[in-house]
Amino acid sequence: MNNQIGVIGSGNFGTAISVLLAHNTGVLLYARNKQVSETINRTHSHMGWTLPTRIKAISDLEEICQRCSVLFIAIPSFEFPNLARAMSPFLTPQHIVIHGVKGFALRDEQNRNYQITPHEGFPVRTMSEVLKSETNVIRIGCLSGPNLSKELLKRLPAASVIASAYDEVIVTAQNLLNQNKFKLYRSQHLKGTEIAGALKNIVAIASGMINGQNLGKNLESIVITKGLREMLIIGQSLDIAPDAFLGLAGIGDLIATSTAKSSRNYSFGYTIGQSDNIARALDETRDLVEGIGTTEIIFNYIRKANLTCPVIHMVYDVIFNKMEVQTAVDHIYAHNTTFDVDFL
Ligand SMILES: NC(=O)C1=CN([C@@H]2O[C@H](COP(=O)(O)OP(=O)(O)OC[C@H]3O[C@@H](n4cnc5c(N)ncnc54)[C@H](OP(=O)(O)O)[C@@H]3O)[C@@H](O)[C@H]2O)C=CC1
Ligand SMILES: O=C(CO)COP(=O)(O)O
Repeated sequence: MNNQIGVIGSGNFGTAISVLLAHNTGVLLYARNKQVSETINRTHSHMGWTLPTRIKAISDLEEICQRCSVLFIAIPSFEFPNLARAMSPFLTPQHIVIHGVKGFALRDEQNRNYQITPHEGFPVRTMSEVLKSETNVIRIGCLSGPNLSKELLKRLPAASVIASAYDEVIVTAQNLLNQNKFKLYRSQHLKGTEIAGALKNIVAIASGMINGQNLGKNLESIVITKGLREMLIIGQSLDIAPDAFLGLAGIGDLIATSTAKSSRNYSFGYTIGQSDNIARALDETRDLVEGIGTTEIIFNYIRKANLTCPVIHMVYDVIFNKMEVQTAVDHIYAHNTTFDVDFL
């Protein structure tokens, strides 16, 4: 192995991580499409961004695993189990693997209907759980925070969280990524950090819907605040400490994605809000919107777990029951108001 750091996934976030890493180290960036890696190496640019020459692209999964003992992964959650299985023969307990994925993988991948039997509990695996079950990697981490990739690629100031049960993972990530205007905070709450990153996408869709309909800043604030409450009570139901939800990877990322037009989850919700035409919004979306699958999974979970989550209910009804946004907003007003803060 050499001292290059591997990044798997050459989309928006993988490219942004590569550029941040290249400030401190050489980077091997894996693009599964050979033409893409050849173009990156020839032009030193990708998706319209000029890349530092310290980034070399590669399309051989075995080679990147052999050459890099530290690997970052940034691909869509629904592809993650396939990738983990493909990497498995090339990974060893010496590797450190850090993912930046904000979504879930179904426990039973055949069960695309997300049907959950009453005693099944949480129906999904986080990406660290996928890595643990599909590979023999031990030292696993999650990088999560308010990290809109376009802002990172423009080198605007940002910060993030590295969560892991292993100090080596945290220190390695901090040494590799810390730089002027980008800092990593540490967390021991790996699963909580992963869950917070996935759940905030649902709230970002809700906030986009509210703004697309011009329903005002008051309602936007209610949706974001009550959305955070729903993230926390889902966490509580899974015995997850609130810490992960209250820091940068929770409320920090929630603010970024629920207010930024450059968030794909927010802008998906915004498009729906503007047209109230879910079929068209789904049809027109070319970008990855992790929150759609997460909404379907989590809605089924909160129903079975008997949790009251009006914001998630609202998003579910608009996307999956084709309800108009104005009508779905009623979920937020359908409950007797009790204590404002009922979750701490
Ligand atoms: N963009 C952002 O601002 C941030 C995104 N994230 C999270 O990072 C994850 C990835 O998002 P993002 O980079 O934006 O998504 P993009 O859609 O921009 O890119 C996804 C990349 O993953 C690649 N890919 C898909 N499947 C595989 C596979 N099996 N093996 C190897 N490569 C694969 C795609 O390759 P191909 O082009 O060949 O299809 C593509 O390059 C998501 O979970 C997202 O929530 C986290 C923080 C910020
Ligand atoms: O998680 C993100 C920024 O932190 C990216 O959000 P989107 O996937 O909605 O673009």
